[in-house]
Amino acid sequence: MEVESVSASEEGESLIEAILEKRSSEEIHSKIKNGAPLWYQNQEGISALHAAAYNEDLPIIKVLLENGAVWNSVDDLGNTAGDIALSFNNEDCYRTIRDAGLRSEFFLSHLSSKSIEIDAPSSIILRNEDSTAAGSQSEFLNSPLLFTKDENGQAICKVKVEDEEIGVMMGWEREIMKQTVHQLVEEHPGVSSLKVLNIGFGLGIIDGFFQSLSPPPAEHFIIEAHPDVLKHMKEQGWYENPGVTILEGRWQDVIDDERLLGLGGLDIVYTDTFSESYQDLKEFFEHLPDLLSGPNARFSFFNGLGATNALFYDVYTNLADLHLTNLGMVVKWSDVDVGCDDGKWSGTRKYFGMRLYRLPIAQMAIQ
Ligand SMILES: C[S@@+](CC[C@H](N)C(=O)[O-])C[C@H]1O[C@@H](n2cnc3c(N)ncnc32)[C@H](O)[C@@H]1O
Repeated sequence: MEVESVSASEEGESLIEAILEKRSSEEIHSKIKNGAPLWYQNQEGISALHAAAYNEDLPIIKVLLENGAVWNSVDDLGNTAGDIALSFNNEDCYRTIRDAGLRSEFFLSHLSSKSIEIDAPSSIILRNEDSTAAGSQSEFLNSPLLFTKDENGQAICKVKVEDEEIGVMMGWEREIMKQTVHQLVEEHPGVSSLKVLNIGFGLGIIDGFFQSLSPPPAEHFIIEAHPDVLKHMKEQGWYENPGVTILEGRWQDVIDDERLLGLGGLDIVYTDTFSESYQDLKEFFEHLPDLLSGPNARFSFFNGLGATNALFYDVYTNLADLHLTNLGMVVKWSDVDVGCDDGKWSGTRKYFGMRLYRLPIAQMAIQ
């Protein structure tokens, strides 16, 4: 066994070296054909795919991916091969790696929705090792939340995870929520009597924007699961707001509530939950054809998964687009500049590292 892993690491090193030294493609192909391990990462975390990305060598990138190279392995600096291609502005190399990731995640997500057991530790959407309140719903729903303001006066709702504080919702997302509402209602033919559903109250930012529309929605449903958020909503008088109905519980448990289904279709649906995975979001997408009133209805969601890494964010964004398209929807994407001021995290875990937030607006395609 030991002998085997020594030779695997020797072969892995030798392949990386051959790529970095730009040896002949025959030599590199022969090493791959002879079984050099493509998963191997050297002491700096560099894999053969990273090496090919450093060389901007598109043919070798393609051969590596076709032979099973891991598209999302991260080196010691936190970079994937895709990030390296992006840093060289090499669109072809970047897209080739991104599309391989997208195909792989799409396929794995399909298998997982069919409850087929798969062992794919390299999948970003299937990896669910986080059993803390940040990654486990039951843990989150049993953890106390703190509604407070940071030193800059920014409102925060946070949860403590072991020794770390994580923002469930933070005031800096206000611009995203504002732009989302703007695009959800802009020139909407039903704007004078909207039927709106929002999932996840958090700090109530998006619900506040919906309520300040003129006129406010005729029907405004909010689904919220966390007992501390529900208590906060009561204290703030949300239960008494005319036209507002609060459905207490997880969306998974209340999405079939008669009060919602009895409306005959919603004009606007938004979802932004916490401690849920991409698979949960995809499961929510599947309810949309039943929830939306028709082709004029609009849907958006907080597009934040994978947003600590440019490649992962791009893969998640495109994966969501593919899954919504498969449901017969068309998605328009626009960018919201959220800046890169690290002060906005106020000591909490940074969960969004991109300068540009990619805002989705989806509608059922007209048949
Ligand atoms: C990020 S916050 C939403 C922030 C909100 N968009 C705003 O503008 O303030 C997420 C909210 O979703 C709630 N939540 C998490 N999982 C949920 C679920 N499965 N069903 C309903 N609500 C959920 C959390 O308790 C939290 O209040």
